[in-house]
Amino acid sequence: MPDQPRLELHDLVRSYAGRRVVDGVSLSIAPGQVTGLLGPSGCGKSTTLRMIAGVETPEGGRIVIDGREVAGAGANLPPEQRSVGLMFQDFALFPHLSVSENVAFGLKGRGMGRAAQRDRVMDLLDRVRLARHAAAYPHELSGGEQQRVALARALAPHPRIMLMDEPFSGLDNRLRDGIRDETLAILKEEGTAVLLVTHEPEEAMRMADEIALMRRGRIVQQGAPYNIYNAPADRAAAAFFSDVNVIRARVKGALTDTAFGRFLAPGHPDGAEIEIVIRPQHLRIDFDREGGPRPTAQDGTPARARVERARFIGKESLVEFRLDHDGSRMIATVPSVFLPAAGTVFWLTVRRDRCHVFPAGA
Ligand SMILES: Nc1ncnc2c1ncn2[C@@H]1O[C@H](COP(=O)(O)OP(=O)(O)OP(=O)(O)O)[C@@H](O)[C@H]1O
Repeated sequence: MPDQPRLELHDLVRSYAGRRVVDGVSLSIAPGQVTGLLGPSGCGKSTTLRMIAGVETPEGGRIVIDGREVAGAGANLPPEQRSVGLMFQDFALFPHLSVSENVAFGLKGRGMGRAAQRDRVMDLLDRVRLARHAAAYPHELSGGEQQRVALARALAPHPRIMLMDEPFSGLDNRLRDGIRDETLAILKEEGTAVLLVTHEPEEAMRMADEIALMRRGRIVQQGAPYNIYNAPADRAAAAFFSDVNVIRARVKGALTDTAFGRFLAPGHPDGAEIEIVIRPQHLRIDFDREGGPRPTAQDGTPARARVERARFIGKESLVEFRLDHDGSRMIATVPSVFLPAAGTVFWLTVRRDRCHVFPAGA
């Protein structure tokens, strides 16, 4: 059955001290797919992962691997029978075993002949580019190399599912991108389904085919990274990925007036307070010439604003403005170096197609 999900979670529940930290999580991952379980600290990501691994028992719901229930009302398989590979931040290689012995460790007791074991170990070490370090000990390797041994060790027994909990957070920035890409390439070659737990949106967007955004024990949105970024379910989902500007307004006749002209607010009742959310890169900045740019149907009305502060933050510049209209603060990001002096007047326009309208306080 090519379409059968590798991993299915159905309505998983788990509480600690009477508090539900995982509150009805459902999820499905296809073979070869990488799903990023993304959310703020304490939202229940690791608890979900531990239930899949089998080191924690769900109090409700079911876990199914390749069509077979491994946890639920009728089953509770021990971790070693679930065909799950694990990779954590503190991945602890065995210090007294060589690199190849570390990788071979996961193959013990699987009825594999010595030659077949050696072939599998050497094949994996080749693929993580560590074959020449096969006889070295973990303390002789760099952090990135140790991480690659941990990956080879976790993959050795051909797990159906790889569970990764912030596996790259112990590595320094420069190493991290390279190791992430390599790891992903190898996982894809192996066809393993991956659940990657992270609280870093960038890591999830870089690695995952699909992101499940988790908050307070629940999955609030799930989909391709592009869709989650560009069509957030609510204000908090938008704000999780970047700074956001929020314009508060009240609805009258499915419309609302703002410093940027009228916005449509279909579906929001008269008198309701709404929030218009826009990312900093979707503000357009124009110089203060001839009374500013003309309003257009697409972009609405420009609003006059003064620079409060501008900083260069690497790839882009971050400029903070105050709107003349009501003194509210807006931030814009501009590619490369753009550092206007405080007090300089500009006109800001919001890209209407990139604005998201939500009920206030949702
Ligand atoms: N064994 C435990 N006993 C009591 N409370 C726990 C236990 N494990 C987790 N919790 C609580 O459950 C909540 C969810 O924890 P969990 O580790 O799943 O979150 P997380 O999203 O993985 O967070 P982080 O990104 O910080 O690791 C937290 O409030 C945590 O304090």
